[in-house]
Amino acid sequence: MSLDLRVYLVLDPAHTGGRSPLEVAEAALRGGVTVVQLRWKVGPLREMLRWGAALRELCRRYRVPLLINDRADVALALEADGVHVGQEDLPPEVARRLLGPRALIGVSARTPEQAQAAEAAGADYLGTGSVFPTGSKEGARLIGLEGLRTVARATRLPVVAIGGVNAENAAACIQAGAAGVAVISAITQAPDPEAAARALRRAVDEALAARRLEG
Ligand SMILES: Cc1ncc(COP(=O)(O)OP(=O)(O)O)c(N)n1
Ligand SMILES: Cc1nc(C(=O)O)sc1CCOP(=O)(O)O
Ligand SMILES: [Mg+2]
Repeated sequence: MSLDLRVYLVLDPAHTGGRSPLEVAEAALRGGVTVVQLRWKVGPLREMLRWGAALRELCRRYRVPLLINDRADVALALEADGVHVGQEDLPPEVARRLLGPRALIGVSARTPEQAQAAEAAGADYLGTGSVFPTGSKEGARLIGLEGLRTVARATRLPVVAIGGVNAENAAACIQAGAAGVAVISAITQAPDPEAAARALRRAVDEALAARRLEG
């Protein structure tokens, strides 16, 4: 499946404000998210598999890729489109070996060195942050827009900006070189996740169009 990183939903069932993750995901898909990642950090693996199977069907209906955070075994079991791994997770070359050449593999990279290593290991895109302060990930390290720009300049891979991104600051991420934005709370904690996704999509599309015009 092709990779359109414009608005990337990181769906963490611990951060949906008590609402059904599937309902939040469907609203976000109606609003125009272009990638979904299932991020499951607490709770039984079997529950992750049940949610993941339902989410896979939903994403297929919308023709949007589903990636699994951290777990290549779960991605394989669910026949998901790929996996997102961090610097302390399964190395991307191992994920590639397990999932094959068609899988989408994303890697978290905060520095030019990490970006270049991920590129050499066969990653398809980078997740770079935290660009802004975030309440959704303990211990996230702030790199700011300057850090994002430095990573984007150091790689040929598309970079998705993560950490505290919302419809107000998404354009700044695109101006700094990102291909798209990845969010948890801006969609999953919003009173209206569909409207929130639509606002993000509009902000990103406008910023990408402006960047193209600037040449
Ligand atoms: C798109 C995207 N970018 C970065 C991350 C963070 O991954 P990681 O550093 O492995 O942290 P966890 O999400 O696993 O806590 C991500 N999940 N998605
Ligand atoms: C999952 C994750 N990774 C980050 C990183 O910096 O690598 S920040 C983050 C949480 C993003 O959530 P929100 O959109 O609510 O800020
Ligand atoms: Mg991880």
